[in-house]
Amino acid sequence: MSKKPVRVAVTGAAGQIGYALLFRIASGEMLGKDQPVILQLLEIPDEKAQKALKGVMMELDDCAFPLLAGMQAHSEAKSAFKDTDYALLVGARPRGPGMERADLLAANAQIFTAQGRALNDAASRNVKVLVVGNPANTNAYIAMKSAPDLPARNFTAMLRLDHNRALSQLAAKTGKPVASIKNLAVWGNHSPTMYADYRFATIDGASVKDLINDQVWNKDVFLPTVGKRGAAIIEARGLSSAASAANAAIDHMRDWALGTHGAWVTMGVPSNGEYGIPKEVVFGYPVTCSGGDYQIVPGLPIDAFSQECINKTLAELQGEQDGVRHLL
Ligand SMILES: NC(=O)c1ccc[n+]([C@@H]2O[C@H](COP(=O)([O-])OP(=O)(O)OC[C@H]3O[C@@H](n4cnc5c(N)ncnc54)[C@H](O)[C@@H]3O)[C@@H](O)[C@H]2O)c1
Ligand SMILES: O=C(O)C[C@H](O)C(=O)O
Repeated sequence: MSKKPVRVAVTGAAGQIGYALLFRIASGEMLGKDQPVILQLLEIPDEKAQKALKGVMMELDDCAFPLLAGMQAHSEAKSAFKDTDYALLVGARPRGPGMERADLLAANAQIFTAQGRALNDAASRNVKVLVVGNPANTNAYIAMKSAPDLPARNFTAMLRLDHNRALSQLAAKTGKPVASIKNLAVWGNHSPTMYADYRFATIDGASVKDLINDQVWNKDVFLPTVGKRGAAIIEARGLSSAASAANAAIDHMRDWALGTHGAWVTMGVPSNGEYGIPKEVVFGYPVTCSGGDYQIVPGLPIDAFSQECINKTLAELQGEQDGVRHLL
């Protein structure tokens, strides 16, 4: 018997990430090739944006996806989030050349108070929320704090792009396939301060740290390359990453919903004090997923260099949180 359709809300649906994301959700890449979906698409109440959204929906129609059980265009968050099982909060201003993430905080924070409240009022009580719009961790924190009736752990931020970028750099450095790398962790903020940590990573059972054996490369090449990759893409494309961001969003939601079968992935999730991170800070952690839930990988030793990196990214996140306290 075929499965009951689930509702997937996507904000910023006519934007660049939306265009790279919706077709993959509708084709079953996110929730499985046997899971019908209803897309609830939100764009700003602006004639041009709504018209562009209609165009995207025409193209979705033209794909004749067997799993697309329905779709709606919305210009208001509460109706877009009605009964939704999944919410991908993409809609927000992106960085342009020369902009820092902090510049986005003021511009985007208010979107997430309004959308958190709308989720609180209208979404399924089990809704799984992924915040992609930057600054993603702090926006997820704002949405979570604005939705007190929903479980805090259902609000997550996207660190998966950093995780995938780090995997790709490690594959290039070691000359091994991306798929052979296990147990990578990324800690902290989705920003240049994130700490991609390959101390526990293995390839065919061998330690990646031992294979590379180069702390100078780690500190001076690997971490800056992964951390500044978003800016490098903006510099090269004149636009912020879109297809790779959509791909990471698919990976994040798929793994959360369908499980990782023991593999580690990175998610930005509200802390419960794990690894000394204050409660409620939405922090990148290594997690495993099963049964539609995630578990932070416990008990990893944190050496002095790692602690310094974790402290730095935490301090940045706490600074961002202080900057939005008046909105909560
Ligand atoms: N977390 C990550 O790894 C990651 C990666 C890439 C991009 N991003 C971020 O994702 C966001 C979207 O990027 P993009 O390239 O798709 O931008 P874009 O400008 O192409 O599209 C954003 C869309 O959101 C819409 N929008 C704005 N405010 C909205 C609101 N309140 N409700 C609904 N829709 C709204 C806009 O009309 C626009 O169509 C940016 O903030 C960007 O920085 C995050
Ligand atoms: O860096 C940005 O502003 C876009 C995005 O967060 C990215 O990492 O590519």
